Amino acid sequence: MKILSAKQLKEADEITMETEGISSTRLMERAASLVFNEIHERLEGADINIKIFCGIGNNGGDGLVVARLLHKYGYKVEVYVVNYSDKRSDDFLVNYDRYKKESNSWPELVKRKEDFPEISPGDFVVDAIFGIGLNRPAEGWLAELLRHINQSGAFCLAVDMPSGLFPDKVPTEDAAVIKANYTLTFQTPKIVFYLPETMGFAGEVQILDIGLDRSFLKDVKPLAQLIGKREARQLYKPRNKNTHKGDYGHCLVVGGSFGKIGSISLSARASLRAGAGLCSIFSPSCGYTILQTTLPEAMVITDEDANELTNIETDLDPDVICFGMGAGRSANTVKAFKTLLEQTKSSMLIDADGLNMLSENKELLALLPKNSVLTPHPKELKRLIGGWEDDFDKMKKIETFTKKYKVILVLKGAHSFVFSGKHIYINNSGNPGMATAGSGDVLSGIIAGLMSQKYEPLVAAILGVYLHGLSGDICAEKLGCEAMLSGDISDELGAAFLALMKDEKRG
Ligand SMILES: NC(=O)C1=CN([C@@H]2O[C@H](COP(=O)(O)OP(=O)(O)OC[C@H]3O[C@@H](n4cnc5c(N)ncnc54)[C@H](O)[C@@H]3O)[C@@H](O)[C@H]2O)[C@@H](O)CC1
Ligand SMILES: Nc1ncnc2c1ncn2[C@@H]1O[C@H](COP(=O)(O)OP(=O)(O)O)[C@@H](O)[C@H]1O
Ligand SMILES: [K+]
Repeated sequence: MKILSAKQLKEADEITMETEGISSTRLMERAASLVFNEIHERLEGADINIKIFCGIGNNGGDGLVVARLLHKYGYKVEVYVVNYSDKRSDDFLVNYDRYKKESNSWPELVKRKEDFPEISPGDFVVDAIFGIGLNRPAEGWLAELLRHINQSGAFCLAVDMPSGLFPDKVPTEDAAVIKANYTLTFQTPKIVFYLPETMGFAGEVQILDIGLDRSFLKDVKPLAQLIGKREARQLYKPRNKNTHKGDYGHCLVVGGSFGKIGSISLSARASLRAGAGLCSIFSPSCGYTILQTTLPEAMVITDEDANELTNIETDLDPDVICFGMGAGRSANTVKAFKTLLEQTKSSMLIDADGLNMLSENKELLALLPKNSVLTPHPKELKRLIGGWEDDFDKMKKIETFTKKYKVILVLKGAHSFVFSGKHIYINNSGNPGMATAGSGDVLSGIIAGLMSQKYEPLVAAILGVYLHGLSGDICAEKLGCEAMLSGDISDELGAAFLALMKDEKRG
């Protein structure tokens, strides 16, 4: 699903009104009615106090439509107009009058601190103060109101965006921003819902299709793509019957050092679970017995050194080399890595210490085969590209880096981002149970396993990240977040492939 900027969304609104010949008031009614439906479906007429805070722009207009409909269905609604300026939008005014007329009541005006209502933890708050129109931080009593709502402990549902959160900028640390439990957002998700610095404000996000112009949405170049099941499924290539293991490629996993052989075992196992036809592992010789015992499906070749990689020589011709997990970064290993980079004809995936060696020996970056996949977590990224001001600056710097070295970069996190140099893909599967030792090793194995099956490196990265998260979600359902191990994530890959292709039950 495309993620658009506020500007593009406003353009989509305009084009929709023009092509459908509908007014902005009608469009607002359509959008806000969907918000009402979602609330009504969940509350089922519950006898609770609903407090709706409406700004004086179109987000406030949405809030007034929701208020009117809730009132009509017999809910206990109190409406507060947050009067931060006199410039009320036309559609706000239309809906302000309709609310007053149909409910036979006047919303309360909030103009200063003394006007703040008491909010109990049992209340249900609807935040319709600011949407995508926020263009400066909330200040003075307005900022205090946002904090007052946050401190109430009440459940807070944000309409379109949590108020105080910019659609395209990170707020300063002391800025007042609504911390919503749930956000119902219009048409497309906003990028700030997925960035580490801002994702905490939106809570759970649900996207409402308000029917904006299809052809505009199809043609517009997005800020990023959100990868869910529908998108991932389109990338999957089913197998032909008339094939053999050679058709699914040979994955060579290279890494490990004394005490860290488990990491390559995890990656190798994941590459086979992801479908690699063959898997070989190259490790220091201390890994031999461990690997042959823990993973009989893989072939093992060892370095002449017992404890670290010193000379990565094989007569294999693998389709992909998955390099770096547990490798350490001794001078000998750096030398061996350099020679491997100079000589290899295979595609490469670089993870963990492989990335750290690149950071400490920047001249190696120029040796990376084109379209190599790099899979840093944020600390490894910092070593690789240097620091950044905020998440937007970080994305720009990654874009420059991927273009310069012609690589694909997977930035791991609660939502992992895949950067191709041209586009950004944001993963929407996974859960905090995946924050467990070795989870990244499993990811590198999955992506390499897909690359060995001749998925394009970019496709392998996007699909691999999605499947890794989906396996994690299946694990979390069975074991809970605390108990799951990274090996469990690997072992649920089969269930993840099956779930990927299974249709959801309708209704
Ligand atoms: N046809 C449309 O344009 C539709 C718009 N919709 C709603 O409209 C919203 C956008 O509405 P608006 O563009 O009116 O913007 P908002 O309602 O988000 O904000 C209202 C106005 O407040 C002012 N403002 C911004 N930051 C401020 C601050 N810190 N302190 C004081 N004033 C500030 C700005 O001038 C801004 O235009 C969307 O988020 C969505 O909820 C929906 O009804 C769908 C259709
Ligand atoms: N809260 C979370 N939600 C979803 N995925 C997560 C979360 N925390 C971690 N992950 C995923 O788990 C993996 C952790 O990788 P990494 O930090 O390299 O772990 P390790 O070094 O232990 O292998 C990444 O793929 C990351 O996206
Ligand atoms: K809002």
